[in-house]
Order: sequence, then structure tokens, then C-alpha cells
Amino acid sequence: MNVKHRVAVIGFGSIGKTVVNELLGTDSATRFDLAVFQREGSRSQISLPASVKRFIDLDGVLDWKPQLVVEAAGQVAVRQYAPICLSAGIPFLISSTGALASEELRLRIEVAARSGTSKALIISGAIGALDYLSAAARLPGTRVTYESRKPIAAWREELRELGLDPDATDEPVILFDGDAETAAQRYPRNLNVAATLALAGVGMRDTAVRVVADPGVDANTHVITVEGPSGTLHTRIVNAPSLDNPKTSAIVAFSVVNAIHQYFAPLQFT
Ligand SMILES: NC(=O)C1=CN([C@@H]2O[C@H](COP(=O)(O)OP(=O)(O)OC[C@H]3O[C@@H](n4cnc5c(N)ncnc54)[C@H](O)[C@@H]3O)[C@@H](O)[C@H]2O)C=CC1
Ligand SMILES: O=C([O-])CC(=O)C(=O)O
Repeated sequence: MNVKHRVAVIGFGSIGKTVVNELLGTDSATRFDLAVFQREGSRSQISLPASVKRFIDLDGVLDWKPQLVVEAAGQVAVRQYAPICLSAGIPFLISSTGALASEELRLRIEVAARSGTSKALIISGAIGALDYLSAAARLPGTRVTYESRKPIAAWREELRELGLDPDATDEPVILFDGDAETAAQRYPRNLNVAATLALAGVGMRDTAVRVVADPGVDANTHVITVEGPSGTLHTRIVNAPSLDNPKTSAIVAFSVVNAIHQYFAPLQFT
């Protein structure tokens, strides 16, 4: 049986483009009717594939009645669009998980999802092992630390803002040591993962985060440690950066694609 799923993607940057192209190329009984929501004047609007609808405002998206809206745009877009979609009864997949570091927005999203009997879905994104972390965090005394270590290319503007020349940085620079809430809000395009870990685990304030810009690495490296009464988890994930955006790991778009397939699949991992 051929099933068509109607999905709207917000944003057509490094993640959105790959997601749309992968879903269009799906070679199975599952097919997608796709739309992209781009802000007017957006640079990539000419490169939309012919079969993909384009909307320049959220009302157009809502009138099209998607089964799922996928955010691949940034934390501000979560704030602008998630509560509206959810209260209209449309499930909303969140890539920019750092938006949920704001307790006020997190509560607003929960209220909207309940009132629309819909759901906000959170991608694993650049990392994994969230299932283990969630289970371990149910036991009191579980501790979580996270280190993000990315090449200088992911941190050029931020280093300049600190008065450092990115091209002359030849030692690792510790940009941040603190909690997940601050990390995800201070670095909205690099530290969404900190908020994802906090949400799945022991919370924003108790998730310890270190951020390093390292001229000695050429991959986005994520080291997660979970220690507690249930045992110890130590993972090191070494991601190739996206070719279009060095801050974003290439795997993230595939995490979104996977989450979309999972959403419509009769069998689901939990
Ligand atoms: N959960 C995770 O592991 C990760 C999450 N992310 C999140 O995904 C976001 C997107 O990443 P990329 O595709 O690499 O970024 P990108 O900068 O390549 O593309 C973002 C696209 O969204 C559009 N956009 C931005 N704000 C918008 C708004 N308010 N409304 C509509 N469109 C808007 C831009 O015009 C652009 O086309 C990042 O900003 C970050 O928040 C990124 C990496 C990992
Ligand atoms: O893609 C990554 O490696 C992580 C990232 O940018 C984020 O967490 O915002």
C-alpha cells in the first residue's frame, strides 16, 4: 500500500535541505508530500525542488494541514511556531532543542500540546544514548557531564567577540564551564545538545557542561558521562561537520529524517 505523509519543514539550511532531499528520495511504500516554510527574502528560496510547496507564513502552513511540522531553523523559530502548531493539533518536531532551556517556553509548549492533544517531539540530533540516560536519571544520585569539542571553524565569530583571532588560535580555548541552561542559551547554534541531555537526564541546572574550541580536532566531538547507582556510561561521539554549516554535525539531518520515519512507522524505538 502506498501511503503519503504530509510534512512541513521550517528552514532550508544545512539540515532542512538534506531532510527534504532525503525524504523526496525515499524508496519504499512510504512517500512524502513536502512543504518548506521559508522567511521572505531567504537566500535559498530559489533552490527548492519543484514538487515541494513553499510557504512564507505560518498561516499558509496551517491551512495546508500537515500531519507533522519539522523545525530546522533555530531556537527563535521554536518560540515563534511551536505553541501555535501544537495548539492547532499539529505535532511539532524540534531540532533546536536549546529553546527548551527556557522554562517559560517549555511550559508554554507543554500547555499548547495538551490543549491541542498533540505532541512536541525532540530529536537526538548530534548525540545518542538518551534512552540510557533517561532510565539512569530516574535513580537519585545520577550525575551527568558533557564536553563539546569542536574545530575553530565552528567558533569563528565567538572567538572574534572574545578578542581572539581564529586563524592564530593554536591551543584549545575553554569557552565555557557551567550548566546546560546557560550553555544552550549562550550558544544557540552550537550547544542545543546540552539542553537535550538536560531534558532527558537530570535537568538544566544539574547537567555540567564544558565547551572547547580546539584547533587540534577536525570533527565535532561530544563526550557524555553518566554516573550513578545504576552504573556508568561513557560515550565519545566524533561527528563529521556538515559541509554547509561547520557548527552543525552532518548526522543531525539524518537524526531528523530518522525521527520523521519513526513518527509514521508502525514499530517504534522508545
Ligand atoms: N539538536 C541538535 O543536535 C542540533 C540542533 N541544531 C539546530 O538546528 C538549527 C538549524 O541548523 P542548520 O540547518 O545547520 O542551520 P542553517 O543556518 O544552515 O539553516 C537555518 C535555516 O533556517 C532559516 N531560519 C532561521 N530562522 C528562521 C525563522 N525564525 N523562521 C523561518 N526560518 C528561519 C534560515 O533562513 C536558514 O535557511 C540550528 O540553528 C540549531 O538550533 C543544530 C545542530 C545540532
Ligand atoms: O551538531 C552538533 O555537533 C551540535 C550542535 O551544533 C548543537 O548542539 O547545537
